[in-house]
Amino acid sequence: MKQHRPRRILWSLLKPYIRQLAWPLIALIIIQIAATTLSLYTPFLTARLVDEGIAKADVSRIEHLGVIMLVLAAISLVLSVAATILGSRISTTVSRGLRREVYRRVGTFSALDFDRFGTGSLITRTTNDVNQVEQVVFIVTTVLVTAPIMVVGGTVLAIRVSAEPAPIIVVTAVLLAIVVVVIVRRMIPQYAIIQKTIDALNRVLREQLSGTRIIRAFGREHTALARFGEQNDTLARTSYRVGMLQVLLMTAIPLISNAAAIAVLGVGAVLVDHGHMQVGQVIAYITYLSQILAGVSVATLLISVLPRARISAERIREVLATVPSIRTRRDPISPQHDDGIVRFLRTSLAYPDAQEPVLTDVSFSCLPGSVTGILGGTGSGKTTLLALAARMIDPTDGAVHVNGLDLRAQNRSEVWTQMGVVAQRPGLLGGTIASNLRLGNPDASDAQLWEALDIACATDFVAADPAGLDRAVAPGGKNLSGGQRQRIALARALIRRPNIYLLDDPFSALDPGTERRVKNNIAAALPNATVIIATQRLSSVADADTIVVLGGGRIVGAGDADELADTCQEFRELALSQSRSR
Ligand SMILES: Nc1ncnc2c1ncn2[C@@H]1O[C@H](COP(=O)(O)OP(=O)(O)OP(=O)(O)O)[C@@H](O)[C@H]1O
Repeated sequence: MKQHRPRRILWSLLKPYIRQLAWPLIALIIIQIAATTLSLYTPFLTARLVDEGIAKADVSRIEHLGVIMLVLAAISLVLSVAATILGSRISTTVSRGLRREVYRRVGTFSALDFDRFGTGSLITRTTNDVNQVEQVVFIVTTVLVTAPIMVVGGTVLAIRVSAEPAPIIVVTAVLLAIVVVVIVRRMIPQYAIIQKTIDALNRVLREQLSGTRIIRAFGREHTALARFGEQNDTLARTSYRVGMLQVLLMTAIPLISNAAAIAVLGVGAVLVDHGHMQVGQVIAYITYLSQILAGVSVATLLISVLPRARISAERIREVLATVPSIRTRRDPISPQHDDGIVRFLRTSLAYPDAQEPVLTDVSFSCLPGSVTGILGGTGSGKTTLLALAARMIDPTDGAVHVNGLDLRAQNRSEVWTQMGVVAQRPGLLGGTIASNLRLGNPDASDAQLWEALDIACATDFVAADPAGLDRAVAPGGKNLSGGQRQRIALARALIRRPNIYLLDDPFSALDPGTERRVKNNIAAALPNATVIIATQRLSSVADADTIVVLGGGRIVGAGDADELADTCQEFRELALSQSRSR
């Protein structure tokens, strides 16, 4: 996306929708022109009603003009309703489109891109910021044509009635414009604070809702409340400040308008006295004045919401302009074969803004028909290594090859179809056991689901529930135990029967007996697969064909458990500390 100056960002965001909504927009403009012309014609009729009907006690004239005014008022009402409906349709179409664009773009983000914005901010941008833009589109579409016609047409018609009080109109309009600009300029910085505070509030709220149990367990409700309260207070304070400025605006506008009406009445009275104007014309003049000032007022309303929408547009554009840090090449290459070999070639990774690389110069291969254990203390880079193998992140140096080809050259979606992944946090979605398992393969039959559950030793607890595969799963799998969640995640990875398995601490919540049974099942069911298990528990990978030991971001040992016991100091220390703690 091109770089735009802040003022043009809103326009650049909306431009694509103008072509899409050309017809509703044209219809809206025509309706608005018709409605405004009618409303400008009404004071003219009022003047005639007073001067030709009431002043001369001509009842038939009063009736005649009264009926015309009634019909025009009815038509004007219908047109206004139609304009509002069209304006709503246009603004909601735009907001729906923007939400979809943001959602799609976020869907292409890598883990690092997510970290850059934070979930709370992405939610605010997709909802609140889009709403601000929707609001401004609604106001623009409903006043864009009306306001200038009312101001210009009203002024011309008023001058036609009498030129003498015209300076009052000019002075009032200029005064109004100055007051509005001064007040709105003070609002703009407050709007930026409001959007940022909503982000922060969302973040704090999400963190605290998902961590309620921990917060309670550690008796930290007060700290949590204080953090929430701080953001909540800032939001309330800033909104109050904006509210006060709005009150000032809403008071200043009628005050200036009424002062102008009184001035017109005064001048009008003198002119009527001297026979330069008729009473009806003074009434018409005041009506024109109120229409002109209404035009100025709606324009000011637009001016007061525009800055906030601009800030929101900039926040939406930031998301849309983010180039995902991981992308599939335009001309991805498919590997010649799918041997399932995963090879790290002098792979290094440093997270953005980190002082030290997490992994440095890591080289090893994981072969089909074998289990590779990645063993290391907490924070040693095991999860990062698996993320590299699944191309959730790209190495900062070196490469990762899968099926004999650099992952960066391949189509990511194609690579993923060949991988079964179990993340450290199993990540179950709200739905049922079956719907979670079918994420792995939407076409899997019930028999295939049970087969996968069998391998993951999950059949017992799923079958124990009368609903079986249709047992409800709460978002995050909150209604399941940690071990149950892990086994469902494992079964989900098995459903598609890929040839590469990336398992991040997949047995951490299982008792040793169940862990052994699951491992035996995997070995029997997947004799030709490439299985990589990252863990800090030696028992989980003690029987692996190869164990790669990580320490300080480098490989400090590789081999089977017996070889490592002889050659690797870190391995011996790990084994010793874990045998002691048992
Ligand atoms: N998204 C990230 N941004 C910045 N630093 C990160 C990110 N993810 C991980 N790290 C850092 O990288 C290091 C390795 O993390 P990683 O999760 O790979 O370790 P691990 O060996 O899997 O640890 P554990 O066994 O505790 O899960 C840690 O110091 C962590 O703070």
